[in-house]
Formats: sequence, structure tokens, C-alpha cells
Amino acid sequence: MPVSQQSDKTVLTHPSGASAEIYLFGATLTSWKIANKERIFLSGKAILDGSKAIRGGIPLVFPVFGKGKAPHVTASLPQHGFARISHWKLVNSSDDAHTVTAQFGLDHTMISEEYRKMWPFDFSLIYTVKLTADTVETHLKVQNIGDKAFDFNTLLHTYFSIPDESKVRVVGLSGMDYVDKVLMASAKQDGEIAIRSEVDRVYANVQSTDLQILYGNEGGINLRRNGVSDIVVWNPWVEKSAGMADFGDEEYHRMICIEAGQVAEFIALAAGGSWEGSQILSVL
Ligand SMILES: O=P(O)(O)OC[C@H]1O[C@H](O)[C@H](O)[C@@H](O)[C@@H]1O
Repeated sequence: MPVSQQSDKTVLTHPSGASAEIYLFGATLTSWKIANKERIFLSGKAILDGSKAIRGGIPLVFPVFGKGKAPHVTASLPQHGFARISHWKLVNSSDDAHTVTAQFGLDHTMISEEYRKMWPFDFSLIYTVKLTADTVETHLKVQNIGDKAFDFNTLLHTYFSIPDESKVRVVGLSGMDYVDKVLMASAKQDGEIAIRSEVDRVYANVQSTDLQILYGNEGGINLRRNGVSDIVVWNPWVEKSAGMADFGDEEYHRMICIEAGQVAEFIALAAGGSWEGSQILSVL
């Protein structure tokens, strides 16, 4: 079966051998394999029972990035919003000669009463995962199905599995301005990004549609954005890693988050409006 449901997760299998797994909790993609090699990082300490956001994979940030700030309506929501900690439904699946597709849905009737009170808007999210022999595409459609405008942030918060943080280079952001959340300062990217300490940066309005995450002489990933303008780069390094109960102290060596989305500014969505954005990951 190209798409099969295994209790709490959906498994996509491509005739080439490529595969992907998506938990219904958060519609979090936790695995993407090509040539039997895992490309996505999932912490060995990740909690997978739905009691906490999954540490790793591609958690979906919506409708707020980080903690909302009063007086904005997102101020009381949990960090990164409710999409990654709500139970989604598998709404569709299909396959043809090239692509295996699964679609997941979440709307306002499916989130907890508590979150509904915090964020009282009628919305529908459709998240589509398309697997081919050598790519995976993750696409989010946000619809305002109510009669009040709302605004939102969103991110495809992708944790990549890497051989060693010291070998990683992120290419394609040179010349871009960023906000450094560690130093609480603004700066301009000069050349490639290397990880030598905690990195937590927001690059707004990135020009190049493609960026590369290179693993020294061990290949890497090309990330292509469609319809989303910002990139967040995160590696927690030593202290932050030690402070996270669901992340191993040494796991920062084996992951980097490169997160495509809209976070520098909220996107305003009028009643009846819709928005879509996606990323396509391919192995280099
Ligand atoms: O611990 P979480 O809520 O999953 O957030 C994990 C990380 O997400 C993003 O990358 C933010 O830029 C970081 O500041 C944050 O630490």
C-alpha cells in the first residue's frame, strides 16, 4: 500500500523505496528516507504519545511563532501555537506513477475548547505531503472560513539529520539581514553559515528560492521555498540542549533546524481568504 495508516501515524511508501511517516499528532512528519537513509532528525527522547510537541521531524508552527505578545490576540497561546499539539485527520491519499500523496486536515472544530477561546477564529488547514523517488514536498493551505479576519505566522519547522554539526554549511543566505535571537541584535549574513555556538536566527524576505544544507563530503539537502519568504536557522548547542528534557545533551551534534515560513510579519487573512506555502526537499 503506498499510503497506510498504522494506529497513530501514516506511512507513505514509494516504489523506489523512499518513505515518509507522519504522526496525526501535529501532522508531524518524523521520517523521510531515501536509499534507506534517514534524512530527518527525531530526538531519541522525543515524546510520541501526544502529551507534548514532538521534538524533531517537521512540527507545524501555526498561528504564532514563539510566544505571542500582548495585545496581539495570539498572546495567550502556547509557544509556536496549537497546530503541532492538536490531533489532525488523514483526509485524502492518492498515488500515481511518480508521486505518493497524503493530505491531513485540522479545523477549529478539532482543537481544544481552551485553544478555541484563546484564538476564536474559524479556520481550516490542509497539509499535503508528496513523496517522489528523490523529493518530499510539504505544503500548507490556510483558509479563513469564518466571518472575521485573522492573522497568523506559520513555519515548516524542519529538523534535518546531519552527520556532524562541525561539518555543516548553510548556503544561500549570504547578504541577507537577520535577527539574532541569541544576541538580541540585527546583523547581515556574510557567506555561509557554520555552527560553532548556539544559533537562533530569523532571516526575513530571503531572496533566493533555494538554499543548500551541505554535509561536508557527505552530500546534503536542497530546500526550495514556494510562497514563504522567511527562514529560521536553529541549533541549540550545549546549554539549551541540557535544558530540554526531550532532547539528548549531545544531540545538537546531529541536527540542524532550517525552517521555512512566514514569521517576521503576520499574514493577514480576510474572511473567506486563503493562503498557501510549501517547501520541496531534495537530496544532493
Ligand atoms: O522548544 P520549541 O518550542 O520546540 O522551540 C524550538 C525553537 O524553535 C525555533 O527554532 C525558535 O527560533 C527557537 O527560539 C526555539 O527554541
